[in-house]
Parts: sequence; C-alpha cells; structure tokens
Amino acid sequence: MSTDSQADAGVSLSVDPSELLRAARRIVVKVGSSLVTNEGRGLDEAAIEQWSAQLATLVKSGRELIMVSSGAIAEGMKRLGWKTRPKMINELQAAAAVGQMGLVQMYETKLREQEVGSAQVLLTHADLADRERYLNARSTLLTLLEHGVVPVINENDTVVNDEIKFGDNDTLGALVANLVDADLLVILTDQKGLYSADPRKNPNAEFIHVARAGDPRLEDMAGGAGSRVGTGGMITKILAAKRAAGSGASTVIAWGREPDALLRLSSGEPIGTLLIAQTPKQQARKQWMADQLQLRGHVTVDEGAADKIVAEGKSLLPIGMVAVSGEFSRGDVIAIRNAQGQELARGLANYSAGEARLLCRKSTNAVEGLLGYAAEPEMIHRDNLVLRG
Ligand SMILES: Nc1ncnc2c1ncn2[C@@H]1O[C@H](COP(=O)(O)OP(=O)(O)O)[C@@H](O)[C@H]1O
Ligand SMILES: N[C@@H](CCC(=O)OP(=O)(O)O)C(=O)O
Repeated sequence: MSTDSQADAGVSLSVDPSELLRAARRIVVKVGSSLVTNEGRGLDEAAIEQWSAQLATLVKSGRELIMVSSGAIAEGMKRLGWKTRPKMINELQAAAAVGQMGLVQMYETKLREQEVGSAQVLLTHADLADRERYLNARSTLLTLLEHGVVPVINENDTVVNDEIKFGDNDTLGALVANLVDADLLVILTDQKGLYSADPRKNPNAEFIHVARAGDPRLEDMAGGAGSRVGTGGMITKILAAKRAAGSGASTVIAWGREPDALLRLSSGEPIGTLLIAQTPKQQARKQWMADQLQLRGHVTVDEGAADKIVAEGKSLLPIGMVAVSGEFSRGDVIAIRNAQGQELARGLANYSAGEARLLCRKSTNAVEGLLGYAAEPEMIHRDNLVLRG
C-alpha cells in the first residue's frame, strides 16, 4: 500500500488509479450520518445541494449514479427533540421513519433544481438474500439508471431488527454496488480517507493513498466510529470495500466536504484513499454465479438461440426455448442446454418454470398476453448469464 511517507514495494497495484477513476461509469456514492446531518445538528442543506449538483453533472455526462444516504435516525432524533440516541430498537425505527421524510425530501428538491429525477429505495438484508427480490431490486435500479434517475437508497429501518439489519450503510453501499455491478463505490465520510490508525486518537497516523481492497492489514488499522452519530467507523468501510471488490468494484473513501470531490474523482484526480478491486468485473460476476446455490433446472434451446448466446453473447429470449425441465422460481440459477443435452451457459431466470413452459417458442410481445404481465423481454438477460467452458 502507499502511504504519505513510504510506498510498500511488496504490493503491486497493476492499475493506473487515474485511469480507473476516469473509466468508472456506474458509481455508488455513500454518505454517512455525521456528514448529512452536520453531526446531528440537522440536515446539512448546503452539503446535500453540493452533492446533488455533482450527481446531476455526472448523470448529464452519461454516468449512472446511485446515492446511499444515511441520516434518517439522526435527523429523526432531532425532529423529535431527542438529545441522546435511544437504546430501544422501536424508538430508533420511529426516529428513522420521521427522519427519512426530511432526508428524501431534501434530495428530491435539490436534484429537481438540477433537473434530475430521483427515487426513494428502501432495502433490507432479507431483500437482497431472497433471490426473487434480489432480481426485482436489480431490475428496478437498472431501469431507474437507464432513465437518468438517481436512486436515493437507505435501509428500510421500519421492518428490521438487530439480527437482520445491515447495521451500517457502508455494508448497504457495498451490497448495492454488487447488486448493480457498479464500477466504483465512493464512501464519503468525515475524514480525508483511511489512516494507519484512527486520526482522532493518534495524531501521527499516516494517510493511506492506495491499497488493495481486501488487504487484511487494512482491518488492523481501522477503528470504530469517531463521531456521536456515525455507527460503523472505518472498519465497516474497509469491509465494504472488500465486499464491493467481490463484484469487481473499487472503492474510494474520501472527505465529504472536499469541494467537488465527486467531479474531481470522475476526472481522475486521486482524492482520498483508493482501494483497488483485484478481480475484473466480468470475472467477478462469473465467480459470483459459480458460487450460487445448486441449479434448479434447465431450459433446452434451439440451434439459433444457442448460436446467439454462445457466439454473439446475446440474452436468451423465450422464442429460442424448446423445453423446460425442473421446478424453479424467478431469480433461480438455471442451465441452458442445447438439443444434444450439452450445457452452454448458466443464468438467473426471469420467469418461473411454469411460466417458462408457457413461453416456449413464443415471441417477446406475446409474454404479457400469456402471463398477464411481463417482467422482462428475456428469459435470461445476458448480464445475468455466464457461458460454460
Ligand atoms: N484508521 C482510521 N482512519 C480514519 N478514520 C478512522 C480510522 N479508524 C477509525 N476511524 C474513525 O471512523 C470515523 C468515520 O466513521 P463513522 O463515524 O461511522 O462515519 P460515517 O457516519 O461517515 O459512516 C472517523 O471519524 C474516525 O474517527
Ligand atoms: N439507516 C440508518 C443508517 C445508519 C448508518 O449506517 O449510519 P452511518 O454509519 O453514518 O452510515 C439511518 O439512516 O439513520
């Protein structure tokens, strides 16, 4: 890793950091409670306006941006007049419900002033662990991005308890980066980035400019939250970077008050700490697919579809399916086989086995008539498909 005073010769970071930053098209930005709420004093309108203006500029330049914003509990506490953070989970949930109103209202107003649409998305751990809901969340977010809308995401605090919540939005940011195959996760916080020790406790701590995401030495450097309102501290950011790297996304940890941080990062300026993912995106997604639960079934395709999938990297459309085997639900991993029974690919099914049987040999525009609704035109989208062999 590379610090202010020394470059670690044992680590080779094969990528050019500026190039990596400039090339990032799909970016998840996470901002922490202490920044969003001015250390609990109330929503920082000027800061949200600044970030929104930068998000808008980046969207208009053709990039896709997702905001994961904390601050609901801190803002709710302020609105309810609570001076200390309650211990009871139901009170935290109530505060989050109150605060979330103000939070999204502020983002909506600031992004609209920039003529950019926004959408509120509240997620829980269970949503991303459930295969069908995972696919639905992915599909919704990708559709929003396609339309140039900025999703503003927070944890759905109302329905979670201690056992099943993400607990901190750094983890949520990483899971969202995994969900949408983001290129970059930017975690904005109240420090300039990662130091070799908590700078609030150790004034001699050295700044880390760049390192490998997942380097275990980083975990020893990171301590817990330093502020009254933040929850995760640096350790959850380090672990988030490791998780994001699982789908090939690199992570930047930077100071949220750094002027034009998002714009400068996108133009390749190395601000903050860059934690570089070691596995390229495509390969990481293949690994992810390979790690999924056992196959739930398979579809047999005709020669034309087999060709499109294998030679041209296209999606599987219902018209190319000739038979369906097994019982599976939307979101399950299934195999695609040719008429000789050879497995060509694996992917996430957009339709259940029962639905797929009805769709065999049917054109995409017949889907709605046959099922009464249409989720997607493809049986398996090419982004959710990995070739075998
Ligand atoms: N090695 C470290 N480098 C930088 N900050 C650290 C480190 N270890 C612990 N911290 C603390 O983590 C805090 C940021 O985390 P947190 O308070 O959860 O912020 P946020 O609300 O942005 O998630 C910093 O203010 C700092 O005190
Ligand atoms: N959902 C909670 C998130 C709390 C949280 O993780 O905060 P932080 O550690 O500041 O990112 C909220 O909005 O208050």
